[in-house]
Amino acid sequence: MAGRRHGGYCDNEFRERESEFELSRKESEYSKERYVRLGNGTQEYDRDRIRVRDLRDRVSGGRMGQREGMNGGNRCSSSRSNSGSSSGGGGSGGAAGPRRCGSVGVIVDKEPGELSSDSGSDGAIESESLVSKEGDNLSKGGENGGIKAPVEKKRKFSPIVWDRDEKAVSNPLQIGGRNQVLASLPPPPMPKLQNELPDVTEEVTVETSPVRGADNPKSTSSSPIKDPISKFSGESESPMELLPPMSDERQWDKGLRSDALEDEDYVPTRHISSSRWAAANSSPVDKGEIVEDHTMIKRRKKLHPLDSSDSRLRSKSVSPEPGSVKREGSEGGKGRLSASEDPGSHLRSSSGDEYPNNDSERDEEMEVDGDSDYKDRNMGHSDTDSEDEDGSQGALEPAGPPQRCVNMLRGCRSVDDFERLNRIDEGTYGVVFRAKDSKSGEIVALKKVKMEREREGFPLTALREINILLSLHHPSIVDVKEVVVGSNLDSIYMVMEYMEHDLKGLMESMKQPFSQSEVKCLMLQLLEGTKYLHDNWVLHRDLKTSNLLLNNRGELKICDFGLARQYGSPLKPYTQMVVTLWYRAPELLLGAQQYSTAIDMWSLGCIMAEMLSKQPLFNGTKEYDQLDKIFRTLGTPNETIWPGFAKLSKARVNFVKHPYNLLRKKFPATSFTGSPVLSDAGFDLLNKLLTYDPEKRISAEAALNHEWFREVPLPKSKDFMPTFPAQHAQDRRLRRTVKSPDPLEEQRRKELLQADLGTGGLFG
Ligand SMILES: Nc1ncnc2c1ncn2[C@@H]1O[C@H](COP(=O)(O)OP(=O)(O)OP(=O)(O)O)[C@@H](O)[C@H]1O
Repeated sequence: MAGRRHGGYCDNEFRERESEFELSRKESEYSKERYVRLGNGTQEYDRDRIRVRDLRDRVSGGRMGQREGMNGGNRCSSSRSNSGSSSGGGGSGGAAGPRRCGSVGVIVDKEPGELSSDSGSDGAIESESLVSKEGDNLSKGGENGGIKAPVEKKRKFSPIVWDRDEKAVSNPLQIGGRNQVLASLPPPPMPKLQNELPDVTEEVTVETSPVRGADNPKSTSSSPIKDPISKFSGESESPMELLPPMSDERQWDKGLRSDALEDEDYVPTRHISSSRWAAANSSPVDKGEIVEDHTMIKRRKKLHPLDSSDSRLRSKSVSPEPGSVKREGSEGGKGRLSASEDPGSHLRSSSGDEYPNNDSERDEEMEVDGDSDYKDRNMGHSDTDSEDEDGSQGALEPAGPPQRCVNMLRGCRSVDDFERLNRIDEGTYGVVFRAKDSKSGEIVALKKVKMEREREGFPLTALREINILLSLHHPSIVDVKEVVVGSNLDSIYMVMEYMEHDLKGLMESMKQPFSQSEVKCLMLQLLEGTKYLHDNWVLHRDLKTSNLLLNNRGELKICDFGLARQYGSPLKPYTQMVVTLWYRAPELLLGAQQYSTAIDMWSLGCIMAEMLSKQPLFNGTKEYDQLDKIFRTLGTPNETIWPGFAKLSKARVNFVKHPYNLLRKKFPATSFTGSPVLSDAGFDLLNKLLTYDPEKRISAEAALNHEWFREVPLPKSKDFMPTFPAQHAQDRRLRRTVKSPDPLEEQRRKELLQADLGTGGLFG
């Protein structure tokens, strides 16, 4: 039964995957209207389902391949500007950069609580002068001279540029001018999807797939983000292949197809799912993007008829020898999925060969972002396509059993292989347990995906998180080792490295705040992780202290990617309902729908301040209160310091004018009152992180190069970071609720629900 359901699901998914190439703006717009019109949960579910498929594409697409070179775009220009100002202590630096940095060299930071001998000229109170400095920081044309206008700052090579641009193009063969643009872009790697497409006429193996690349995130020839699929055995062990079938598949499918048929004549061109697979080693003009594009479309055309009966074909096209099918980028996970490891016999027995042709469909099933693209891509498939190419279908020989599906299941362990020790915490989307791997004895964290809204299908947030975390590999990003399933295939668990603490809980239990050198150590790691995300076009969108994990080796890791998404340039409207209120950037609070990495940087500013003081910097209870708290501390922004501020939808409110920036009062250079002290350089960094204008806000890269990290006290080595009693025996949620109830939790839940269900949705 499960197998049948699964199989049916896969059929649909495969069709949807094919339809991905049939995207159109029309569809997207139609879809939006449709959801607005219908505005009910079912339709939202449909959209989520669509997103899921896009999510899959984009994440599993080894998106990082060509990005390194791209990061010199807007953020980098901004970064350079900021960096130059801060590290150089001159130039047109950021907030009071030139002046303050000039004295940085003689500043000797004191640990919190200690008196500083270098009272310096900043003094403890600098209300007006600080305002002036802030004003300098925010309004000086010179210091932001390197920052281009918003449009110009967009990364030119974002895959999503293609995504957007091509939507306006109705025929890939007539894109004309776009060729020139695309010719300057890194060539799109063959989507992994292509490797699976049952096109017997074309080579399906792409040797240069960035997914196969090394771990070096800098390398344009190898994606820093490994193929999530590679975590699983065989050629198609996508984590998402483990997903239980959606309950209302038919309804969803039906709706999409009817939409798709309306845009049948539209032939999409390149979009992110294809472009990000560009062969990383190829030059931008190499191979020709358009040729690639056409080829892909051609393939899709051929493949469509296979939608409904593709298991044979897929097996054949991917590998003529069932069982020996090897998929690009899959080797990495082989060890994990070796037969000896296969504890999933119960899964096989319940499914086995009854899981046909689902792997490649599911490969396409998830996208981190895409918004309308989700709809486009998935609506694009049509039954018509399936019907018009019987010939090709017939030309393909029946293949063997759907090995990949079987492999996938073999590779997926059961949660029964873990001994549950205790519950650690429960978040909005998951319950986290401490557990022990019965085989290896390793202590891990198991995050069980909440299926409370199971009727709506597998939670989108979980799909995002699984895909992104399986794709990301960085010391400052929590490592997801594998995905395991419950015995009945009705629950999914992420197996993560276990971290003894989260920053929020830890700080609550600490009597003294972290010292400056400890904060530097933690901030460096946080910035490294954030830079890695941004370099890889991922916005975390929920950076906060409870999403920063610490272990007793002094390591900090970012977790909870449920709200994370890919972003591109030019930016698309996204929901503002992201980022927990206390850490939410002013542009979000003021209604900006287009935002970028700067929102994460603001969160980092709030986190840095919180680490120094052990208190949240802006602990508003509602959006307005949050803004008020920010304005009281940093001064009320205006068009001078933040061009475009007045145009933000929620900026029309007559906010009380707070003329002064009082941040320095909270973090003086010296203190006799126990306030956390911060050197000029440290304050400069904090000020730059908390810069109102997102265009001027410092980037992760620039922040990493900031002077503060080079002055004494130097960042503490991880090895010398203090250890804390393990909290694993405690339920962090319980502890937190008792000690520090989070007044935002309920609000956040509502917001997220609203965002999930709203027309804009999480993806705007
Ligand atoms: N790998 C891990 N090791 C130890 N504890 C973890 C791990 N991952 C998560 N936790 C704990 O579980 C909590 C909730 O995890 P997470 O934030 O991923 O869940 P969530 O449902 O997405 O939460 P949120 O409500 O913030 O969205 C974290 O704050 C942390 O305390």
